[in-house]
Amino acid sequence: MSVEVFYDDDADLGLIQAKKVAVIGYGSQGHAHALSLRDSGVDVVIGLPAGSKSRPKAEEQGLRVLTPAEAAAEADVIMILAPDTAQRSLYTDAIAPNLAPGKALFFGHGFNIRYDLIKPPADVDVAMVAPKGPGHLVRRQYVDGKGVPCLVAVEQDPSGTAFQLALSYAKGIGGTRAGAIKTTFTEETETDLFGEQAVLCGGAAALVQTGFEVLTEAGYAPEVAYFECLHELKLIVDLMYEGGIARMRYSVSDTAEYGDLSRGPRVIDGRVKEEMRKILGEIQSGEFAREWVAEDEAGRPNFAKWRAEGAVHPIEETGQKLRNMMSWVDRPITETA
Ligand SMILES: NC(=O)C1=CN([C@@H]2O[C@H](COP(=O)(O)OP(=O)(O)OC[C@H]3O[C@@H](n4cnc5c(N)ncnc54)[C@H](OP(=O)(O)O)[C@@H]3O)[C@@H](O)[C@H]2O)C=CC1
Ligand SMILES: CC[C@](O)(C(C)=O)C(=O)O
Ligand SMILES: [Mg+2]
Ligand SMILES: [Mg+2]
Repeated sequence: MSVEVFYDDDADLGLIQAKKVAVIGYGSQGHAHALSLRDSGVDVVIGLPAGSKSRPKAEEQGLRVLTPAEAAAEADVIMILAPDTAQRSLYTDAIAPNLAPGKALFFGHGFNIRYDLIKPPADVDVAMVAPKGPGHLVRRQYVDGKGVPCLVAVEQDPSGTAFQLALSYAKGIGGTRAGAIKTTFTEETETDLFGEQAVLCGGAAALVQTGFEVLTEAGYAPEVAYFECLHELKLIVDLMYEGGIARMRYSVSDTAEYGDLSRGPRVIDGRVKEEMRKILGEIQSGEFAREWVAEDEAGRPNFAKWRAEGAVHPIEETGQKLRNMMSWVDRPITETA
C-alpha cells in the first residue's frame, strides 16, 4: 500500500499565517513548534499553567505566555503539546470551554483521540501534525533550513479544509521540506506506541541491558561490556539510518555479518515475535491505554519503581564513568568541524 506524501509546494503557508495559533505546552515538541511557527510568520501564543517551569523558557524566547484557557480562548488553532496523560483534564478544564464552531484542535500524537479520552464537539476540526522525531531535532532541522518528516491526519473536518490547514501548519515547522505523510489517528497512535514499546525504547533498552548482564555475569569487565553492548550501538544504528540494514552489513566485517545472520534470529526468535504481536494486540484493544491511564491516576507507582530500578542498573554507573572519558560524547561532532 503506497502512502501519499506532501511537500512544500503542496502546502499554502498563508492558511496558518491567517490564524492565531495557541501552542499548549512548551517542552520537547512545544518549543520546536512554537519557535518555528513564529519564525514562519505565524501569530503564536503559548498556553502554560501559572506555576509551569516552562514559562521562563518561553518568555526568554520572546513568546507571549498565557494560561491554557486564555490561550485557547484567543486562538483559532489550538495545538495540544502537553504530556499525553495531562491532556484529558487540560482539555476538560481549559480547552473545551473555549472551543467554538470554526476553531481547530490539533495534536502531536493521537493517543487521547484514538482512545476516546478527549471527545471534541462535531463542529470543530480535529487534526494531527506529528513530527517523526524528537522536538529538539525538529527545531534544529528547521533552523538549518531542513525539516523532520511529519505524519498528518484528520479526524474531524466540518470546515472541509482541515487537511490543508494541517499541511500548512506542517510547512510552518519545516515538516513539508522533508515530506508530510497522510495517515490516520489510529495508524499513527498504534504504530507509534508499538515502535516505542517493542523496538525503539523498550526493545532496545532491554536488549542492551541484557547483553551487558550476560557479559558481566560471565566475568568480563563492565567497561568492555559497555562498549560492546551500548556505546557501539550508535555506530551500528547510524549505519542503518544512513543506508538500511544492508549498509550496516556492508560496513562491518564478514565475521560480524556471519554472526549477525546466524545468531541474530536466535536472539530475536519466534517467541519474541509472538510477544511483539501480543504487545500490538494490547495497543489495538486499548488495554495498554487503560493500564497507562490507571497507572497515571494512581500516582504512577510502577512507573516510579521501574524508573528507579533502571537508574541504578550497573550499566548506568559504568556508562557515567566512561562518558566522562569521552569529551565528545555530549557534544555534536559538527561543533569541531
Ligand atoms: N518528545 C517528542 O519528541 C515527541 C512527542 N510527541 C507528542 O507530543 C506531545 C508533547 O510531548 P513532549 O513534547 O514530549 O512533552 P514534554 O514532557 O517535553 O513537555 C510537556 C510540556 O507541557 C507542559 N505541561 C505539563 N502539564 C501541562 C498542562 N496541564 N497544561 C499545559 N501544559 C502542561 C510542561 O510544562 P512543565 O515544564 O511545567 O512541566 C511542558 O512544557 C505528546 O502528545 C507526545 O506524545 C510526538 C512526537 C515526538
Ligand atoms: C520514540 C519515542 C516517541 O514516540 C518519539 C520521540 O517519537 C515519544 O513518544 O517520545
Ligand atoms: Mg514517536
Ligand atoms: Mg510516542
